[in-house]
Amino acid sequence: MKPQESTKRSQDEIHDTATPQQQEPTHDEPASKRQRFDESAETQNGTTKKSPVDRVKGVAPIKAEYLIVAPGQSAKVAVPDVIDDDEAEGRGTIEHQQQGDSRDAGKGGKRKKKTGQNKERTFGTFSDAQRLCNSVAWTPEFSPRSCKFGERCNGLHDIRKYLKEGRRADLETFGGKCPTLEKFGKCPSGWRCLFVSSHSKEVEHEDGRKELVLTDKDGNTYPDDGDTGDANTEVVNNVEGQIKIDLSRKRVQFEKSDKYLKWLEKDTQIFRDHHHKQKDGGAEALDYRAMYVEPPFKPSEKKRLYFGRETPALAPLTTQGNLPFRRLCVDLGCELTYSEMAMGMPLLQGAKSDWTLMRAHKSETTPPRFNGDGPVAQGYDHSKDLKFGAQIAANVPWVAIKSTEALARFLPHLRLIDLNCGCPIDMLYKSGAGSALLDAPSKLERMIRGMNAVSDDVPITAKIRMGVRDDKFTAQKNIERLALGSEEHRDILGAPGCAAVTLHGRTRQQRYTRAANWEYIAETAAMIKRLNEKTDSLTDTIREVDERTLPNGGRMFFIGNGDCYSHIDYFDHVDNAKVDTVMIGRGAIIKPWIYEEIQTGQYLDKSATERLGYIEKFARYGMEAWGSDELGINYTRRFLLEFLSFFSRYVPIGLLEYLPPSINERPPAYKGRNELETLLASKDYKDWIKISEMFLGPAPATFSFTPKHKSNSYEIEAEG
Ligand SMILES: Cc1cc2nc3c(=O)[nH]c(=O)nc-3n(C[C@H](O)[C@H](O)[C@H](O)COP(=O)(O)O)c2cc1C
Repeated sequence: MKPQESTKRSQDEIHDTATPQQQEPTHDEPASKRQRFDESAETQNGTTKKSPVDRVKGVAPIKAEYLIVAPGQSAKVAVPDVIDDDEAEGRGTIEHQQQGDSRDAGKGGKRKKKTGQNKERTFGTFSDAQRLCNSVAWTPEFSPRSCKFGERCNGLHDIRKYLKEGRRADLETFGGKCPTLEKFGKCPSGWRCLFVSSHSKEVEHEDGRKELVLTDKDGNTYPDDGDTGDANTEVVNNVEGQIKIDLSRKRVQFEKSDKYLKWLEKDTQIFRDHHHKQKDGGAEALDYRAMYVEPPFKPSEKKRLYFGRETPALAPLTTQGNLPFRRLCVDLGCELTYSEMAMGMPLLQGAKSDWTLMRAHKSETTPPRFNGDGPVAQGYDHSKDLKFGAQIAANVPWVAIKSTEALARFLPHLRLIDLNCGCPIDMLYKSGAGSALLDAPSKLERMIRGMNAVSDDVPITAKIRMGVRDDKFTAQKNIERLALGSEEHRDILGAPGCAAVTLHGRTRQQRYTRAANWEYIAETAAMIKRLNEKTDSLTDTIREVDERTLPNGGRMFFIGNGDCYSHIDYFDHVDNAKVDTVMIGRGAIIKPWIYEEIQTGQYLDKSATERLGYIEKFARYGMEAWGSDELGINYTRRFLLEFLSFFSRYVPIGLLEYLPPSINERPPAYKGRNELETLLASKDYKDWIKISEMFLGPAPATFSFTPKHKSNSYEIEAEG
């Protein structure tokens, strides 16, 4: 049986048998405990079971009682527009600045011109009305540090004035108690914290003077020297400011890359000459082997990787895959995480915004689950493995190679470095990066080979699409090349060193108009299996091959990606398409508990209250990562709204007529089982702001938000 046939059949079996129970959730206990949608469950509460062919393509099958229709009218469901999620994959300069650099905004830094995909998206400004000078921001009132700007400083130095006029009043959410203080014992935002009254007091000295001081969780004054210490000890991969300055001033030496690139330039020239002569068909064609020069050094031995049935992954997600969101997913059972895509060039220029993307939460530094269900490479050390990997994009080999050396050198917590070869957005594509690499196989091989040469023990992986155009799938050819190397190179240089490939089952051209092509992914998995066997036999014949330099001892892992929206999809892909694991993108943003469903092997009908609990968690994690001052809180708000733009797409399974739910189906207008559920389904960003205010207090008047997706609306036609 062809793999896809088995995939399809199992889906159909599920359509035939699965019918959600129709209990109204009470809020006494978590819905996840109450309801289990058993695939063999029979129709309940008198709902007539329809065959799957009754499903309207692209439309979520909402039970009639939840549809919003005028009294006495029946609902005719219009097929809603497809949401183009490729739009969301982009990252423009402004977005970029917001996340990292804008902490510096207002410090005299020049604002960059708005360019890029998201140039029309701005988020307003959110800073205090008057800036508090850093020299007093964490100190007791009478012991300021010296201000390096002296008379010229335009920040406030009077804490009382700042508290009264420089900022808005404390927030009342979280019972007025600073969530960061509760967590870490002290608050890194100091006087700027919007919950500062919960960690400050006025003390009276013997001479009668009254002084404002900051306090820790136990009410003790701290710190006398104005040093808050690094209160948040849970964030790793913080790269020292000096390193970024050195990078920006080109003071960092890339010895390995420089040597390698010199060799690469020579080798590329020899290879080109050989290639052109060969094309001309002359008998005097240069023999590349005879001209070939050994690279200056061999790649270092790499850490072995493992991807298995028990390690569902979170996809790299620009904007959405931020640290607080990844942390939430890890809490819920996600085993492998990726940074948002960082750009190679800005990394080399020391840009804060891109280095910030490499920060990870300590929960991402623990080993992923490991049952050894999948094939385990010899030498895999589970105790040293971790969840977090970095993703970069680059358009030319030298940028990919140097930025890899920088990441491997400056980041202590990296599972792997993944090269983005799938990003569809014009800005990257036209520069030759992202999915453009799929049509430049020779360049792609040089990039991966070079990255592997300079990455020390950090494995290199690639994430690709099926191809650029719909009429030409190039993924399999590219994978073959990544596994073995070009014909000319493979038997003298060995394999390029790509430890794993992730395939998103779409082309660049396709956007999100059709479902991901799991048939092609399954075919590719079978091809990789054959390649791994071939690598094994090549290893025996390659001249002087250093076994230690082969990633995973010569085994390339294969991760499938596209449209995974439930444990049913997940296990179907692992068992039938035979991928090592599945990477989940939108499914995780829409329902982060998909990982819990995979772990428990059952549908979880989360109540609205439970879902609100995840929003609260995100808000807490956001404040911990970005601060509880005006800037940090509104960063958190902005990224929470980005999260809600997907989270609101979730249709509670208790409202569905049939299972499994599909990520490609959109609901007609519906109401939830209670007001909160209805609110959480709203596509109006003003409602998202309302939800954010439950935890982050009122949004400042200057705050604005434009959803990435132009339209989230859907229609319903009422017929009399
Ligand atoms: C909001 C958003 C941001 C994305 N950002 C990236 C990215 O930075 N790097 C990348 O390789 N893919 C990115 N992708 C693509 C996803 O990683 C994934 O390949 C795609 O969403 C298909 O998986 P899914 O069907 O599970 O969502 C992004 C997708 C979305 C929706």
